[in-house]
Amino acid sequence: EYVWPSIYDELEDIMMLQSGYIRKGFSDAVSPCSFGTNVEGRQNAAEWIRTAYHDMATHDAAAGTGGLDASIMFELDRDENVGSAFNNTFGFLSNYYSVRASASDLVALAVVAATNRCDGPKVPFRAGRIDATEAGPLGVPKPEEDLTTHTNRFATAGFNTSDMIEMVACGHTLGGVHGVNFPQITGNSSEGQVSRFEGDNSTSSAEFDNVVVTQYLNGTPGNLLVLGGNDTTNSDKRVFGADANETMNALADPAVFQTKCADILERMINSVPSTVALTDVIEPVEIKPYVNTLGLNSNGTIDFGGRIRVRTTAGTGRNNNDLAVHLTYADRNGANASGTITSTQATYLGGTSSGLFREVFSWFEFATTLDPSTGASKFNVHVTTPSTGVVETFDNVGQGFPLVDAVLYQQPQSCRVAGNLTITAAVRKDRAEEALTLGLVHKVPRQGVVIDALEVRPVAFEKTSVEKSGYILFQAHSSLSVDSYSTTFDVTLGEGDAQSTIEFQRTNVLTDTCKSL
Ligand code: HEM
Repeated sequence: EYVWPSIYDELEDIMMLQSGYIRKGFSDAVSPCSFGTNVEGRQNAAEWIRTAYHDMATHDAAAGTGGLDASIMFELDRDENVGSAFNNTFGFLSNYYSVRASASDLVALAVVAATNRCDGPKVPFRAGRIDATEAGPLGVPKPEEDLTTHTNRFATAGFNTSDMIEMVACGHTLGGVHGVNFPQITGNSSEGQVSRFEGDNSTSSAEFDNVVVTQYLNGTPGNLLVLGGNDTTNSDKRVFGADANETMNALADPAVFQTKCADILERMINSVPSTVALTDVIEPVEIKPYVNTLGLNSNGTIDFGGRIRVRTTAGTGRNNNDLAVHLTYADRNGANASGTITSTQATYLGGTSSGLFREVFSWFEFATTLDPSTGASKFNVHVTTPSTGVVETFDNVGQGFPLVDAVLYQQPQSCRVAGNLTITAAVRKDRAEEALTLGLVHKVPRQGVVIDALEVRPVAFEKTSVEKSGYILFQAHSSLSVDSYSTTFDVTLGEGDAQSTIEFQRTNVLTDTCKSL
């Protein structure tokens, strides 16, 4: 069961906030399915799925090595990984990459998003993939290789003959063969030339459908890996026919195609090294709080503000036009505080966001002040349907949504002036002698690799002379290279069980002035 906060909240956001009031826009690059960032011949959705496959292809299931680990970003000088698709994919994904979203999880999510935006089946998404730090073994299938080589390669990765047929058919429903990459197959090496698997005059290649199957069974021209002029490179012909068409005949039923593709693509993205433990399937969170502000203000009280995201997808029984949200909270010692914190339904862009799989969410904004002498430790969220008076209470699996008030992040007192970062935190006096550390993530560029390495470098905070409302201000200073101007950090107070952490804060919201309190 979901408990807030989760280190996978960021990935859930990337999945669920595609458009509207708050948006991550991850699927922008695959909407519509044919979209190719206005580069002739390019189709981002196809590139994303091909990238995931090439990364996974060298998985060794028995040895527990390789698989979806983003090792492909180190393998782009190989002729088995020809084309700009991989760097284009990582170039886009790098916008979402962080300590909370590994490149390999993003590649997996890219398959889920591309399939969804191409009207394909829902591919369940699990998180937890760990990125490789170097290249893996060779062995991505090439079209000129024979069937035994391909069958063996898939078998090593844990896929039998019909799995192989399904995976290739499900991949080759999008995109095609590009002249710049395979002129020997298309017979035309010009920039932007593409021979789509499902035929050049059809919109089918921008739709997750089974035309690639029916056209193979009917002998309809289109796929140059089936009916290409040189039989040596007709790898789809050999693969599709590997079990005397038994699998392809089954895939000729559109519903079967969708079901089988959901299953085989899920298995493809879940082929990971044995050292990786994937999470449960990431499902949309019903009620998700976003605390944007919890810090001392100049009046000496604590500003507490943020948003509550309420799932209003069809079937939830919640109606965006008939909802109200308020919070109740407990003080530092766990005693219920009197009064409630009201919220206002957001209005910008309708106050709603939508995500993959037709998920819809309504947003409520709150901003209040708390008494620093009593503080806050947790809150509950109450969702009311005004027309009926029915109230649903969400208490985060019985424990309340936790708040940390022993250490407060003072964003207005933090700043970045060129490469000099200052982070200010307020520590409650009773804990002011404990260690306070800034865990700053540095982005370290790697030669020839689009995705930077991430290194957390701790910095000790220093006490300042400023005190207010029972808190003492501390500051941490660090230099940042240009690559790391937009990065993330944690602030950790104390050790062990008594540790209090403010997690995953972003530097990109900082101004160049550290205000005084
Ligand atoms: C025997 C195995 C396979 C071989 C030999 C093979 C071969 C190829 C070749 C030669 C291309 C043309 C690439 C280009 O010109 O840029 C291609 C494209 C593509 N492949 Fe495969 N493939 C195989 C399996 C798969 C699998 C399992 C998937 C995914 C599930 C997949 C997904 C794609 C996609 C989406 C494209 C289109 C890329 C684009 O239009 O940019 N392939 N494949």
